[in-house]
Amino acid sequence: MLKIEPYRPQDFIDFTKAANVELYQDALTKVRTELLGKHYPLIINGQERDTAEKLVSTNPCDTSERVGSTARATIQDAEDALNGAWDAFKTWKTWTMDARARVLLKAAAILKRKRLEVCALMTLEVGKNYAEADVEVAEAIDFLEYYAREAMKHEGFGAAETTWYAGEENGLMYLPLGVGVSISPWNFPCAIFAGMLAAPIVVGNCIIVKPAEDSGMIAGFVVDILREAGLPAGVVQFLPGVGEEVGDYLVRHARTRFITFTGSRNVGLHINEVAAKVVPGQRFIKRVIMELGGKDALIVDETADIENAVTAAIQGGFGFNGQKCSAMSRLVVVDSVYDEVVGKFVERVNALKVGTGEENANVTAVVNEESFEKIGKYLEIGKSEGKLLTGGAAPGENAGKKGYYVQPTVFGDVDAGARLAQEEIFGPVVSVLRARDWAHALEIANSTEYGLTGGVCSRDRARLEQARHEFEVGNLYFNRKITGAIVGVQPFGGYNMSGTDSKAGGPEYLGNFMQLKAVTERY
Ligand SMILES: NC(=O)c1ccc[n+]([C@@H]2O[C@H](COP(=O)([O-])OP(=O)(O)OC[C@H]3O[C@@H](n4cnc5c(N)ncnc54)[C@H](O)[C@@H]3O)[C@@H](O)[C@H]2O)c1
Ligand SMILES: N[C@@H](CCC=O)C(=O)O
Repeated sequence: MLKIEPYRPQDFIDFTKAANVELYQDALTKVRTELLGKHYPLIINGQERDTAEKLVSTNPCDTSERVGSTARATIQDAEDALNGAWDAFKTWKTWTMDARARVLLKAAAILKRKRLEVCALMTLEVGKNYAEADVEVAEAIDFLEYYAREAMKHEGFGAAETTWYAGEENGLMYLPLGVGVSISPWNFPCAIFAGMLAAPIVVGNCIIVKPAEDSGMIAGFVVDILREAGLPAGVVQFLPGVGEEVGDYLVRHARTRFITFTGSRNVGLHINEVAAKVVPGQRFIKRVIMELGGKDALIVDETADIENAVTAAIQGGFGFNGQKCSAMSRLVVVDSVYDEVVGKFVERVNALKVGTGEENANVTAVVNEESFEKIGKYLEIGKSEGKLLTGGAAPGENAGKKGYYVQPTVFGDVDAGARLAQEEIFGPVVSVLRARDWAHALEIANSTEYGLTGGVCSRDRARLEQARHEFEVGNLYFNRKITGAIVGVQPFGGYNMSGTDSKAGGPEYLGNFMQLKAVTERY
């Protein structure tokens, strides 16, 4: 095991300091000068490969601006990537955990040096403001550092357990699975993309990475860092493409050993169903790791620190425009403090600055036209399901804007069974629900099919202890926002329809990508 300092999460950059704002703006200038319009080809077996068709990245905050492009993989490219990865696996699986960990540690060091550059690219490609981008790149660095250290705990024979019994030596070994595919979302295009490849490869697997169509450039940037860090050819096959095409092809393929997917509920359930079907030539049960959507609730009871609760609601509800699986899309308030909480909350929502990521606005444009239209439909649904307290401008009312801007919106007195309280909207839209009392609030919070994040603002210790056991979410927070899990501190993942609870950034996560072998020798 390498002698390195213990894992510690990255600190975040403080953008209340003018000097840091200036550094970020310098990075934006650098990215505009050096990366704007860049094209990222496929990387298969270490070789660049271009395609006839391309996937274009557009700035959501200014849709007239083309940020860059990636190749658009074909089925043949996917087939070549899969075969090449299995070839690379023959050697990569023989590397020690330490040796593989060094690649991740080197990549983390490079990413640290390029931190603001990646942030600036993220601002342009998906519209994140400074803090949201920086927190995410910090998380990507953390994933690399954390998984490198965790992997080294699983080295060699007996790493899991060695016992002597009846004159026999018995040991457990951790082994990689083989070749998998990682299909990732656009909303954490650096951290989740990096984490979903780093964990499988550091324990000896090879992987085909299929980033989201809206964030291929950032993915290409990360893959370039891995190559600079010395990752051998074929261990990571970079395959930007259309999910329904090459993603689907690889999910169904007989030689795909595992699938790690992060994305929407419906796509995830489809993949889970298709992956379960055994196809000719398949000799294993595909392992599927899923992290899906959420409809996350923050409860505020009558004992809460109201100012703190409102701050938690603003941060959790509108961070990155609510485009987080962890976002607080439901605010559940006990009746006796409902008017006070909602009044303060709406006041704070109205103070949110709407603008571009470059302007470092609180709320920027949502990622693409499809999302923009989908949210617009929910705004109309909301007007019949609740009381519009602020925002709610239909997309047409934002005409003349350069990007996909949705006004921060709050609907009050939404019924727990309403579509607005059950379905993931994935935008700057919060539903406020009125609870009779604490017990009713907890019942409401648990009333969706999801189980990702949740929170309670209360000073009643007994209630917090009850929530610890009865609030059905994978990540539960008390008296703070319900987003922003830190790698190695708050392992992230939910259950029910939010996923298979893989707990990214936790000590159990690498286990998703390994299998155990028991070996016994009689002396
Ligand atoms: N639980 C988590 O940790 C987590 C984290 C981030 C995002 N998410 C969820 O992801 C969603 C937003 O991301 P998105 O819009 O990229 O999700 P999405 O499901 O639309 O796409 C995710 C990925 O799946 C691919 N894909 C789409 N259809 C496919 C198919 N038929 N076969 C194979 N691949 C296919 C896409 O190309 C993309 O790479 C939200 O629902 C959010 O809650 C969850
Ligand atoms: N891990 C992130 C959410 C990722 C999903 O979009 C958080 O904890 O806020």
